[in-house]
Order: sequence, then C-alpha cells, then structure tokens
Amino acid sequence: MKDSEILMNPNELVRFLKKDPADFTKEDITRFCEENGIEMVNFRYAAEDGKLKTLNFVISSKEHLDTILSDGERVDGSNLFSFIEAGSSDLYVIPRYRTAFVSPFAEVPTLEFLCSFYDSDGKPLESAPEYVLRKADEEFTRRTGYTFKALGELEYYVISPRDDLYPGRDQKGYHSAEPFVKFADLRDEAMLLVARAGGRIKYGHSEVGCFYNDDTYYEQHEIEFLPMPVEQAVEQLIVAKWVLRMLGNQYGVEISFAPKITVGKAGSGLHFHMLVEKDGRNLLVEEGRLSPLARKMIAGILDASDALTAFGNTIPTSYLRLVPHQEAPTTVCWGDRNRSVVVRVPLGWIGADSMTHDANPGENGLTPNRPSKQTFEYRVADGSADPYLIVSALIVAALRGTGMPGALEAAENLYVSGNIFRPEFKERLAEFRQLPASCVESAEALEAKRAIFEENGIFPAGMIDSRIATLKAFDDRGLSERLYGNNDAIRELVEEFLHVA
Ligand SMILES: NC(=O)CC[C@H](N)C(=O)O
Repeated sequence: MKDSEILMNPNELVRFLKKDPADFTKEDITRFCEENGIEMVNFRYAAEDGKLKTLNFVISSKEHLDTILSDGERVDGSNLFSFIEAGSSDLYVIPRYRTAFVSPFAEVPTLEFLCSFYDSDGKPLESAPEYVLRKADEEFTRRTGYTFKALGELEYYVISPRDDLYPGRDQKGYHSAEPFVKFADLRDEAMLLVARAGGRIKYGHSEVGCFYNDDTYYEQHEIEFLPMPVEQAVEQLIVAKWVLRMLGNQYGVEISFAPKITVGKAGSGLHFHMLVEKDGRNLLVEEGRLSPLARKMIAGILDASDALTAFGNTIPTSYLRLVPHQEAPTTVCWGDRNRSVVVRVPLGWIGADSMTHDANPGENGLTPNRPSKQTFEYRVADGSADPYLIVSALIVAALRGTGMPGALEAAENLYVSGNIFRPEFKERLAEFRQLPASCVESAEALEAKRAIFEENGIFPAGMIDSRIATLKAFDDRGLSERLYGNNDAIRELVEEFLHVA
C-alpha cells in the first residue's frame, strides 16, 4: 500500500498502523486496542440466511484479548446452517485480522472482525459459503494464472411514511437529488461508514424506483463498489447491508433489499461486474475491443445462467422481478447497452481519452496510462442471493467458458446489439432461452447442471442438495400468473420476504 493510500484511508486501523490490512498481525491489532481504548470485540459471520451474526466479547486483559484473537471461539453450527446436523454441530470461528474495523454503532469503543468457519479437525468448513468462494477463486487462478475481480451494485428501497413536500416522480428517481429525494443523507452516511469499515465504494445515487402507496413512500437507492478481489467484494456487500439496516433502524425507516416491492415498479437487483487481471492489466480488453477471453467467460455464464438463479434468485418474489420493461433480465443473451440481457458490457472508456481536455481546455496534462476500467455485468441476481455463493458460481461458470468448445461462436450467436424488445428482434428473441420463472424451475435447472458446480469439489454435493430442496419447497411454479391482479396476495408475499438475506 502506497503512503498516499494510507494517509487518506477511511479505515482508522490503516491510518494508525500505517499498513495494508492484508498485513495486519495479532500484535498490530493488540497495539491498536491498547492505544485506542478498545473495550470490546465483536466476531461477525454471515450464516445461511445471509445476515451478519454477532458474538460479543468484553476484553478483560491483554492476555484475554490475545486468547480471543489467537483461538477464536466455538459456535453451534446447526443453528447457523441447515446442512449441519445437531449433535455434531460444533464449529470454530476464527477472526480474519485484515477485516478489522472500529464499530460505527457500538457505544463503547469496539473492534469488529469478520470470521471464517473451521470444523472439529481445524480444517476450513467445506460447506461454508466463504470457503466455497475461496476454493472457486483459487481454482480460477490456478487454472488461468489470472486474478478474478468483482464488484456488486447494491440496490435497496427505503420505506417511510409519506411526505408530500417536493414529491419524487413515479419511476423517475434515477440520479435525483435533494430535495426531491428524501434519503440521500442516509445513503451518504452509510457510504462513509462502509468505507471506514474497509469497503471501497465507487459511488452512490438514487435509482429509478420511486412511488407512493397510500400513506407509504418507497424510494430506491444504489451503492456501487469498486472492483476488488472476490472475497473482499463480497465482504463489503455484507457489511454494507448491515450498515444500511442499522441506519434504517436509527432513522426509523425500513431498508429492504427484496427483489420486488410491488408489481409494475422497478425491482431491486444485485448486479455483479467482473474483470480479470494479470500483472495489473485488465484482460477483458484487447486491441480496443472485448477480448476472446471475455467473450468465452460470458458464453460460460450464459450457458449456466438458468442454474445460476439457484444461487442468485432464491425466493418466490425474485421471479416477480425478472419481467420485461423493468430494466431486469428475462432472456438468455448479452449486449452492450441493453438492460434486459443477462450480461451487459457497459461503456469502458475505450477510445475516449480526450474528453477531459475538451471539457477543460486549460488542462493539457494527459490522463496517465491507467488500467482499463472495462467490466462485464451479470444482471440477474438480486438481494436474496448469498453473495458468496453467487460469486463462486459465476467464477465457476466463467472458468468453464474459457475451456468450453464453441464458446466464441456461442457468444456471437447470443449477442444482441439493441433493445431486445424492439420489433426487429422478435424472431431472434423467440430463439433464445428464457430464465427460470420460479424457484422450482430454478431448482430443476440446478439439478440438471449440478456437475458444473461440483467439479473439483468447489460446491459440496450436500450444499447443492440443500439448495435444490429449499427452492423446491417454495412450490411456486406458475405463481406470477396465479398472483396476477391479486394485489392483496402480492402484498402478503412481498411482506413475507421483505427482509430476506
Ligand atoms: N438502472 C438499472 O440498471 C436498474 C436495475 C433494476 N432495478 C433491476 O431490477 O435490476
């Protein structure tokens, strides 16, 4: 980490210890606690429900702190994960020092750590989502020699009592500013706290979704992160969801990451952008266009896209979101600007280096040769996803694409250059596969393609079995059609899943 990155780093530990979090040692953490009056430690881990759990400690001595940091603790895994049986359920949780941050909410100075799960033999817990991601990431690098990076776009609704002063316009919230949006301050505060907790944020803005329902106001926002190694990409999302909910509680409003709040209004996605690097060079771009590597990875993702929903779209209301004309994907194809596709390739500043000089004629300094910002974006997932598992599944699918026979031809055949719902695409649209329309269909797709995810032991068979069983238990085939027009039933279903994941 360069001095400049340390000096302005939002994370207090980085500024104090003057080093990259990856290099934090137990001694560093202890010194930070001693010199900053830290009195408590919290262990945090996401369980099967995707929410951050907590185990609190009061530090009673330097030796006690040393024991906490060295040994971790023991927890009952059967209450955290359904695939762990009661009876042989003890697990260890071990703090990862690089994730340390000062709690933004605790009244006494408290240090927070994200933890990893270990089994009774001290081995990483095979089915821990965080370990699945580590395996997928390591396999990608082992097979290709490249680093996989990702970032999430976290969309959410703020649900509050109606306020008719400077009202927002229905479905016109995109990038709206105060006073026409009411919860930009909550977003700003969340961004700051997430950055202090180690998250790297690209930007925040208000989103399309904006509507009133009787006395309730629904306002949609988004926080988008910067590309990070995948474990950090997921960690920052999980911390951000926690921070947003905590702030919601303080502001007296509900924050929901639910895929759909009501039919006919924008849903909330959890899109993931991806890129691949080697020696700091972005390999998605070659000679000013999308590289064959990128196109093969996209082909791999499209090929597995029906089964991917089993990890990214895990509740019945997920499938109320995947409908036409709501900027959500429906059809298995990819494109550049179109938002109804599974994978979108956004503008990547290719061939656009003279803009700054044009806008600032006095500025003659050339933009330094920075690595390309090009990414491709998987648009299907929503807030019901376990981010560890959907990113693992995307890596596995993309890696498979790199060795898939005919991947480049498949990518070419599935490319659409414009809005897929325009009349000229009608015939091609009919040729493309549609995404699953229910949890049950998603489970069936995973059943058919489970081998892709189980290869090399990345996803344990028991975890896939449990995913399939959970999805099938919703018994929601044809639910969207059955609910059509029945607003009370839709409202009830939305309410049931408002705070899932
Ligand atoms: N601008 C956007 O891309 C909005 C995305 C949309 N909210 C979704 O459901 O995915």
